[in-house]
Amino acid sequence: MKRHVAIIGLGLIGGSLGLALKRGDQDIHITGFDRSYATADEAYRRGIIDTVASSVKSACEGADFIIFATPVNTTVILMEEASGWELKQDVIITDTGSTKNPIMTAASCLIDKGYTFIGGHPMAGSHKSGVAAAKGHLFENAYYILTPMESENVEHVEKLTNLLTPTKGKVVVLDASEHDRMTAIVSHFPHIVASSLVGRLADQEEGQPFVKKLAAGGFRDLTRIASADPTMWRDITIQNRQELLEQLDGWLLEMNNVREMILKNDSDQIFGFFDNAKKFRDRLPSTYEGAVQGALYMTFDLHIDIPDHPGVISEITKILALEEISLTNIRIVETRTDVYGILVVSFQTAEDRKAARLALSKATDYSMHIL
Ligand SMILES: NC(=O)C1=CN([C@@H]2O[C@H](COP(=O)(O)OP(=O)(O)OC[C@H]3O[C@@H](n4cnc5c(N)ncnc54)[C@H](O)[C@@H]3O)[C@@H](O)[C@H]2O)C=CC1
Ligand SMILES: O=C(O)C(=O)Cc1ccc(O)cc1
Repeated sequence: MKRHVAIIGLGLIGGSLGLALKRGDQDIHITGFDRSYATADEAYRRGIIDTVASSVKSACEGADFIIFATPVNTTVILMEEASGWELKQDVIITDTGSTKNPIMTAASCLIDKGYTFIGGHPMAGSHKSGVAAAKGHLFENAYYILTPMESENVEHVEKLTNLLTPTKGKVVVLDASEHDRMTAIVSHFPHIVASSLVGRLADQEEGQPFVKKLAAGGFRDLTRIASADPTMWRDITIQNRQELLEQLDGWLLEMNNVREMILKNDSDQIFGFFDNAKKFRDRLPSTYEGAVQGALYMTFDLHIDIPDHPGVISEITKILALEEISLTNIRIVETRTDVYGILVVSFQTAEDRKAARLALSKATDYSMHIL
């Protein structure tokens, strides 16, 4: 039986969901709407959606599933509007927002009308936004969190889980408050720290313009997420305000402790600070070999110790091309005469990275690392 799916917001997440749902063998018709006609048109041309709707309302009426993939403050407004429309009585409405408590509260207007709303959050994404960055494999091996109302019928959760099967995400059911606390820790607060670090660099650039040139390697890696869409992060910060204030209080205490530690100049304590962090981080699940990816572990990087001589990069890309392994990015972290440079090659999936490592280990004796 054909299922009609409406996707509202055809950017990175809505576009990637459209592509992912179409990969399965289910008979699905996707109607899309985006406030930007150019985006909806591109989604149609790329085969992400089957029909471009002329309004949110016309996309939603007649749909068996409605997915809101808009910035979270917009989703709240659109859900309130949707509660006034004549939707299919057995429709399942969901969203993809990075926050869940305010969305679940706003969904009560849909519940009051007898509609089913199940909160959703695919824990995968990128600092890039927009339909151009959409990829069908974005959610593979990532947690896909669902936050049904406590009273929700399990059959509805199963129906939605079934629709999401082609995403190859790992569906996990969580309570909305629990979700907002955990995402504040691993995603929302780190984002604020990344943006603050960039802000500190900008503030101190004046009078020492060269400092920007030194901000390569670690600084760039640590602050990659600060390049994400400010509208999206403004909305997330406003919606998860309470949890973020708690994280911030903890961070201020932590920074005070760090300050004390440095003032005391106690080398054992300083060592312990870095050693504890290293040990804990080294035990975090990685994306390697099928582990489930977390929100902050999105790129499948392979670090290769290469000698600093001309032609080495083309040697590597040639080996990968012969094996038909596509890479998404390639960069040199450090390269100086007479020492090994570190080449970082990024792949779309853990499988591509594994295949690349195998091919390169057969063809070269360069050592390789996954951090
Ligand atoms: N970017 C990421 O890495 C992740 C984002 N999310 C969540 O998914 C949602 C979408 O995020 P992205 O796809 O990254 O954003 P995006 O900016 O790539 O896409 C959002 C789309 O919504 C459209 N839009 C905005 N207002 C609209 C309206 N009133 N009616 C119709 N369309 C409208 C925009 O034109 C845009 O195409 C957000 O709620 C975000 O919190 C969830 C997981 C990861
Ligand atoms: O780019 C990254 O590493 C991210 O952390 C992407 C991301 C952004 C928002 C989410 O709610 C989930 C994932």
